[in-house]
Amino acid sequence: MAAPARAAGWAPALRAGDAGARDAGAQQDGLLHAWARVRAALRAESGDHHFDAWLAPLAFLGCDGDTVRLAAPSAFVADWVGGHYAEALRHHWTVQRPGTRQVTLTVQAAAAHATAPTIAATASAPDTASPPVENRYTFDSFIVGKSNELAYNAALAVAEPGPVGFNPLFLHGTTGLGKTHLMHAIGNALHQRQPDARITYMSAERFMVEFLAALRAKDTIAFKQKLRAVDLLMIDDVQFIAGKESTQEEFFHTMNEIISAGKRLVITADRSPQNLEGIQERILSRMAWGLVADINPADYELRLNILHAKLAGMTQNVTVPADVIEFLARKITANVRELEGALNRVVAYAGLVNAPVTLEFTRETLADLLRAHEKKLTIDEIQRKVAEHYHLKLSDLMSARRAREVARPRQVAMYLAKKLTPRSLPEIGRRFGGRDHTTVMHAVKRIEELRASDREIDADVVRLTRLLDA
Ligand SMILES: Nc1ncnc2c1ncn2[C@@H]1O[C@H](COP(=O)(O)OP(=O)(O)OP(=O)(O)O)[C@@H](O)[C@H]1O
Repeated sequence: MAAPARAAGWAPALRAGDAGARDAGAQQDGLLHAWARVRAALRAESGDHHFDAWLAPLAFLGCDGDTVRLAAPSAFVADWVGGHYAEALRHHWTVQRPGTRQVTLTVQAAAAHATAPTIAATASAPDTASPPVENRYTFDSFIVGKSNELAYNAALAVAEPGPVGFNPLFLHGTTGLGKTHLMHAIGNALHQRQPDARITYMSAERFMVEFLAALRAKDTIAFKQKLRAVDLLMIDDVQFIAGKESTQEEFFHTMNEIISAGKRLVITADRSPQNLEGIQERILSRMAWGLVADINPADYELRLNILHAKLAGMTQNVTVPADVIEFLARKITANVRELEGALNRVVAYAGLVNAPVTLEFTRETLADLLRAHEKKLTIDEIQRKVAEHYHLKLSDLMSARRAREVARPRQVAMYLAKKLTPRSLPEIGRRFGGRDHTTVMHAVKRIEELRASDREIDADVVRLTRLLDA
């Protein structure tokens, strides 16, 4: 079977490089359907967010006897999946294919093996000795703005060879703002500069799981040695060990050993050390000794720059006009992962249905996402903005006057009220001086026609929509 391409987050279930699979026989078809069902069950169980981040990139390689073979695009993903989903994967495969005893996870070399960093994947993946470079997560592909420049510069410094002026680096910020990206960028850059550097990335949860397993097996020495023999240790999501006393004990000693040996330590969390509850004071103060850098939500300019960069890196041949990029940057504000996902979805869908990407198309494609972000736009606001735009009095819009200079803006306002609010036609009619719903219907139809034939009206509608931030 052909080596699977890395599946993007939005890729349909059986999409990932399945040229070989399409040609294969019925048995292979059955396995691919089983894989699709496993994926569906995992998505339902873990939620879209986690599924898209970690499970969607997995590719199905095949089955050998009682073993199902999967591939992850990077050691990062393999580690995370190994730590969080190994049991769920085995369970769902056993349901779909009762003879299954184990599921193995290989890091699939997508490109140049020669430059692969030895980022130690701590998943029980059999073939992670030589993982590929994770192309996406580098300093070059990280777009810098005011909200993340401290974190970015600090991360760059950690990746420099020689002594670092601070240790550890503690990165914090809410979900999807680039903490993992920066960690991976450090790993990649350090490897470039110092190919023999030993680099370990681990989620705090994985740290706990491995530590407890070592405790049970009465073999904590090997665990300690493995972690302390690295040049760079990166621990993700440290908030996870809150309240876990014995794990914190071990974590504290690991931190101390790494720092006093002059090795690099990078820690991330979803909040600052002073807001981390349930973490021992001595760990918090150790963390605060180093550099604490926050990543804040990206501002509009940074969101625009990120979208342009993501677009430039896409392989699909789809044109995304500037007004769509601006619309996405205005609408999706809290989380870069979601912003990127929205762009991916629009581009993927346009390619699938062979349609040009327009604002209208984008709104439709992202309707569910946009609803979640919607601020409640009122008919009052629309009327105010339209009156202002056409230099009319608000009362003119409500009046019975039929002169074109009043009637047309009124129709535009009704049209916008229908398109941008969930209000019904009768309700909109009532709010425009007690008009009938058929009047509103006519207005909507008329403006739709005019938008196609009259550039000035169309530009008015676009401008007003933007002013209304809708
Ligand atoms: N400044 C940026 N430039 C380019 N891409 C970014 C930037 N910030 C975030 N991203 C992208 O957003 C996505 C989410 O980032 P990442 O996984 O690093 O977030 P995180 O902060 O680690 O989130 P979580 O806490 O949920 O793990 C990634 O695809 C990443 O490449």
